[in-house]
Amino acid sequence: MRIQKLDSRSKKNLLEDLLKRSPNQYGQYEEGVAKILSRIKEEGDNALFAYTEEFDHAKIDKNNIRVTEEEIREAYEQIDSGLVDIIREAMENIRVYHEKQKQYSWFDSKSDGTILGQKVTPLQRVGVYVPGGKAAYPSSVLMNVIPAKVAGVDEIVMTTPPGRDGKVTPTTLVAAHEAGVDVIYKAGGAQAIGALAYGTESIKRVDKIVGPGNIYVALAKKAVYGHVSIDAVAGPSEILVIADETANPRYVAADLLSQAEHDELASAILVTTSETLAEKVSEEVDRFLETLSRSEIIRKSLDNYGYILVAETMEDAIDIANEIASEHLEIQTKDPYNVMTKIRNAGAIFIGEYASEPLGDYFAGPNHVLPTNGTARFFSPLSVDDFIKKSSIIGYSREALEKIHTKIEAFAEAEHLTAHANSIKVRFEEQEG
Ligand SMILES: NC(=O)c1ccc[n+]([C@@H]2O[C@H](COP(=O)([O-])OP(=O)(O)OC[C@H]3O[C@@H](n4cnc5c(N)ncnc54)[C@H](O)[C@@H]3O)[C@@H](O)[C@H]2O)c1
Ligand SMILES: N[C@H](CO)Cc1c[nH]c[nH+]1
Ligand SMILES: [Zn+2]
Repeated sequence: MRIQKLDSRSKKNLLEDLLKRSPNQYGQYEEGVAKILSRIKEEGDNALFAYTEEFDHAKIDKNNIRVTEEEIREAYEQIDSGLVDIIREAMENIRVYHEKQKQYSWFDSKSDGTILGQKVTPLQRVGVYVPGGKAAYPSSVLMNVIPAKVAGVDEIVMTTPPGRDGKVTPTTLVAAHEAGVDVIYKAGGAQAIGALAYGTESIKRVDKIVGPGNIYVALAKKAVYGHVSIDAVAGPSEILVIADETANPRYVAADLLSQAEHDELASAILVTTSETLAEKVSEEVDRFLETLSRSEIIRKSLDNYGYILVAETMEDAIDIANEIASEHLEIQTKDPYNVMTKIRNAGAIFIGEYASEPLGDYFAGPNHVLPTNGTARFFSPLSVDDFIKKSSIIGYSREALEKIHTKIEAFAEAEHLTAHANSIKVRFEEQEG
């Protein structure tokens, strides 16, 4: 990996490079995605099946688009029962963490009969996109579905791309069944997002689409926003490690590579105050690359978006981390909790050398669907909040309204909205008349 001093020039280059990963930069894909979406809107299933054949090389039609109970049974037979137990344990950790996010309706009442409150209602029908192009993501099934379940969503439908044989990876099916998905459709990419947003003969439209995916998925979600709601756009994975001379270079290298293997567009950045660590991490990266199965993807991702930056001070390292606002931020320094208090922008913060990023991807409990591309400046991890909506409650008695009615009338008249003023006035005209 390239090692550079963190100065204003390298910082500018890095930020410009990272910007290239933004879905907003992908003009060349945008047109294709728009075409896919418009064909899905107009032609429904026919377009969906044609695109599945073109991009996933799978023959899908109305008779096999929906995963059957038989396919789920087969999936259980194909995977190790030990893995089912691991999925169940991970699910429990994720459930317990997300239960703490649950919000409840509340009502405040006063003796004059005023009741103000907030009613929390789960969304009715949610579509979960589970990526499945370059890798299968049963862990993403759990991360999307469990918060929806905790929120109390009525119906959860899932789409994921089929393999060339028209089947979905067994582990993904088992995770979906364990988590309680209601229906699973074999559809991927922008065409699946279009089907969830507009509906087709086979797929009923949903109220919200959540879940990560590649550039086609991310752009499609952005484009259908408004027809349906979406969660934050979670794109190609990112990791930024802040480390000092106390960090273990082997651990740091391994963690950087863990995210680079997701995608050629993934980014892996180390910012360190130690030149020695920088050198050692670079060597460890090369050593690991000899053995890792996805080295081709990793090399491309590191060539494009892999950086080792040597900062003069920890404050400089923290500043650049805040500016990049990485999806994952690891802190491997002698006082990681102190550094953590100075972090403003990051999707998930991993503290200390034993909180390696994949712990969060699979098992610890917090959600791994996180804001990418600097959007951690204003977006949060996927959570139970994504699956609820709130309604305000206002209840007033005559006594309560009488105390303030002239103030509302005056306010409405100041806006020249006399019908508003009248709707208050009319309730008191007998007494005053
Ligand atoms: N941020 C997160 O929480 C998170 C979690 C898991 C995965 N990810 C990211 O999700 C992404 C998964 O990507 P993936 O590709 O493996 O799976 P994917 O399911 O997102 O994409 C595969 C689909 O892309 C479509 N596609 C492929 N080539 C196309 C083309 N030329 N034109 C139009 N459509 C095309 C196909 O329809 C295919 O079904 C990776 O970038 C990974 O880093 C992010
Ligand atoms: N690191 C990914 C989010 O960027 C999530 C994931 C799933 N499986 C492995 N990793
Ligand atoms: Zn990962």
